[in-house]
Amino acid sequence: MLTNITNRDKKRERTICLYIFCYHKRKLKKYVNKQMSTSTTFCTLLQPSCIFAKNCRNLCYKRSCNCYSFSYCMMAINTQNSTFLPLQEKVVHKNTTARVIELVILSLLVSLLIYRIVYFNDQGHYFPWILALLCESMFTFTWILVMSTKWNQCSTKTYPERLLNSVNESEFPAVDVFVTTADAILEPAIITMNTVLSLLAVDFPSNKLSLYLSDDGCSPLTYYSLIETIKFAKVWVPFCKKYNVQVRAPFRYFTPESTPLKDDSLEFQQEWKKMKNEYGDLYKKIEFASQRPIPCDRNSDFADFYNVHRSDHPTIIKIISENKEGSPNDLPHVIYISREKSSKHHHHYKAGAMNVLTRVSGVMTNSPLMLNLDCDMYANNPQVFIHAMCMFFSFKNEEDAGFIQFPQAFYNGLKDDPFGNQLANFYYLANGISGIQGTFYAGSNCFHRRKVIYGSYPNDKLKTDKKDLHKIFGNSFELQESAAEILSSSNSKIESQRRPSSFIEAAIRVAGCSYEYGTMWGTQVGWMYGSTTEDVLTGLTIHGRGYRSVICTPDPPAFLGCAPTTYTSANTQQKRWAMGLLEILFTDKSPILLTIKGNLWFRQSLAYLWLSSWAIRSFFELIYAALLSYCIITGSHFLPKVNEPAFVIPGGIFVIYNLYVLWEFRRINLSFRMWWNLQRMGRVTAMTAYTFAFVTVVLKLFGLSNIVFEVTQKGESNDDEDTSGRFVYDTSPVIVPGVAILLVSLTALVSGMSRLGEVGFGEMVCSVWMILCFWEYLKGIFGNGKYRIPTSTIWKAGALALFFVQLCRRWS
Ligand SMILES: O=c1ccn([C@@H]2O[C@H](COP(=O)(O)OP(=O)(O)O[C@H]3O[C@H](CO)[C@@H](O)[C@H](O)[C@H]3O)[C@@H](O)[C@H]2O)c(=O)[nH]1
Ligand SMILES: [Mn+2]
Repeated sequence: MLTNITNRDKKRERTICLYIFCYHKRKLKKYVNKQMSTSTTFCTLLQPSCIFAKNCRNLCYKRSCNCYSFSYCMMAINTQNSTFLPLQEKVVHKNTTARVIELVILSLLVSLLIYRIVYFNDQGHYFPWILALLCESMFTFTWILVMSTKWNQCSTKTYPERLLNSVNESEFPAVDVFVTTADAILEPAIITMNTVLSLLAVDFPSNKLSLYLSDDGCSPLTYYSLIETIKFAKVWVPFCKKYNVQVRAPFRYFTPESTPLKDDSLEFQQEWKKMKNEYGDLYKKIEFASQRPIPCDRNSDFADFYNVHRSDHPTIIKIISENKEGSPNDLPHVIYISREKSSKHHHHYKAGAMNVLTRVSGVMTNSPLMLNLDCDMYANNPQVFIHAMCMFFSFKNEEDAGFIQFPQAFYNGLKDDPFGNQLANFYYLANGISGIQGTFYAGSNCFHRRKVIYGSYPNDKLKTDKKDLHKIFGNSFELQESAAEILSSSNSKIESQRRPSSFIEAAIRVAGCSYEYGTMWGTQVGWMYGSTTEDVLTGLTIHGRGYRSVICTPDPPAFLGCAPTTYTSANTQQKRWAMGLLEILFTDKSPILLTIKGNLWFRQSLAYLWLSSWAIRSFFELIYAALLSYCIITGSHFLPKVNEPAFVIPGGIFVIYNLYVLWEFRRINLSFRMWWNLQRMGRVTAMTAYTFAFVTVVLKLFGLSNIVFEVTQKGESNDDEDTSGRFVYDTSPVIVPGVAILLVSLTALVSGMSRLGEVGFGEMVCSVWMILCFWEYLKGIFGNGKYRIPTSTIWKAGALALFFVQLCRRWS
């Protein structure tokens, strides 16, 4: 790419690196401004041999300083020569105000702990005092984790328009794209098919693209829909490319209101109408097929689906489309896979599906890069592959970009996020972790290097003996061969010239449900088993080997998916996440172990610790909330009284923290309403879904419970318009603790009202705040029809609440 580097350049580059190495930040800036062209643009110069470069990189990482953009042995150049322009840049965000406020909050939290210890003997309520100390220690610890994670804010910017100036399209590495679906009802086929269409139509040479659809539902409907979709894709993809359509998922492109613009050419208008009709036909076909069982006659194409049960059937692999000539203008390879399932073998949910996809594609196309997507995550930006290539080509050192993650964003987000599940508040955490070892793997929208997924360590050339490959990858000869190829060669060299159809038998073998026995799939290679958030666990393992990761945030957003739109499905998802994240702490890949034994950075480990402790923290939140009511009911107290000077400590934390979060929200243009919703749902979810997750994981550790991956509903719920964003409840026990704590708080408040002189002011205020947070539940208790919390739930919660109140009375 950077061919015309002269010796003088090289020398200069060394000088700079030496300079960075010796003098660091401020002086360097001066030097750059003085010596280099005024347009101080830097390019990533690839001189791995340069020892100064290496040292300087390490230094920059350690300090996470502003000279971050020099991390790759940088060199200042003139903007005129675009060959030398960087393909991506790290942008460091200034963060001083936030840091100051965070430190203030931290010092208040620490003061509170000190207050508890110093005044321990001077008050008469030892029991609440100790509990409070415990909870507050936990909150302080959490705050330290959050602060450490958010401390260095940065993001990256990619320049796709520069890519083709420095890299020839023929040098692009091939990419295997994986889409997973598991249930044709919860995940309507039309949504999955739109994801497929958007991917087939991206701006990328199609002979370097292969698409694999994994169907854990073993549904003939999905297979049928895929066949029909590929027929449509033959006209849709050329249309998108010819007119440079921006949104290439037809269901988002053809909204009922959309029409071509008047000043579009006549030809375009005609083709547009034709395309809209064709998509309409496809939609109707799939809709029609979904309403009745698909006949799977023994001698039809659907024979493989004859009499299958989704959890007990042989492997089905079908090649729907094959680009035989390897032409960049044909459709990519499209392959349908439904892996073997049997009740005797654990299938490991999505992680299992991903490993089958990895192996099947390893045998069939063996592309060095893999992109994986949930079935609802369509490519919203047709240039996403180009953005990914910018990252790929600018990080020549694999260690620096173990995987390339695009953020999870949603197209159907309800206004102001009433259920608090759209992850908008992750903005600062995501930017913070980018400033450490790199973003978490989020399960979808991520480009992985096959080599890294195969368990390689940074910079290690194939150390494994070829004879040992079967112990790692299993006894498929084809897979061993292809894995050896990946592990030994440099990434972009591998060209996918294979024809999938010649490897069907080998592929069926590696998709079998007993294939993994005695191999390292799920423990050392592939997607990791042992947690329902296999994504975070897998990313953690990669970071643990010393890789960094990068986040790429193009505009418009790269991929968009469905966020749950009902309260119950949002709850299911939150519960599954909290469970899976907590499970991670109890695996042999827990962040603490990986820092001690592996190469996980210390602060990265703190970030993982924050993430995996959601459920534990919720337990402490629940205790704290119960403590409030306990104190009011029994007339004791654990917060300082208003007339005590120490009152400013909790008061200060409460006010400053809430204002701080509100300020953060306003800075990224989120509404006041959104802030309130997220802060209130933070409390509600902690005391419902997360508490439930905590209990489930504890039970699992004692072998008393099983954890399953419950798939979330995609697409619009069937309900009518006016339920949108409103709380509709089912009989699931998840919300029982939430309702119980609300009832307890109400009881406490009422009993406190009658004895205002006796009870603490702080406790009363907090109780009122709690009730405001649970306002929706309060409406649910008195609501009507589907907006009412089921009576059985209220009874259960009532019994719990009564029990608690009686306990309080007895202990007081
Ligand atoms: O047995 C299974 C279960 C699920 N899936 C697929 O897994 C994906 C994610 O499932 P979903 O119900 O959408 O879960 P979410 O909570 O929305 O997913 C987020 O959280 C998951 C667990 O952390 C990650 O795997 C996902 O990538 C991430 O988007 C979907 O494509 C499913 O089809 C399977 O293939 N097989
Ligand atoms: Mn999802």
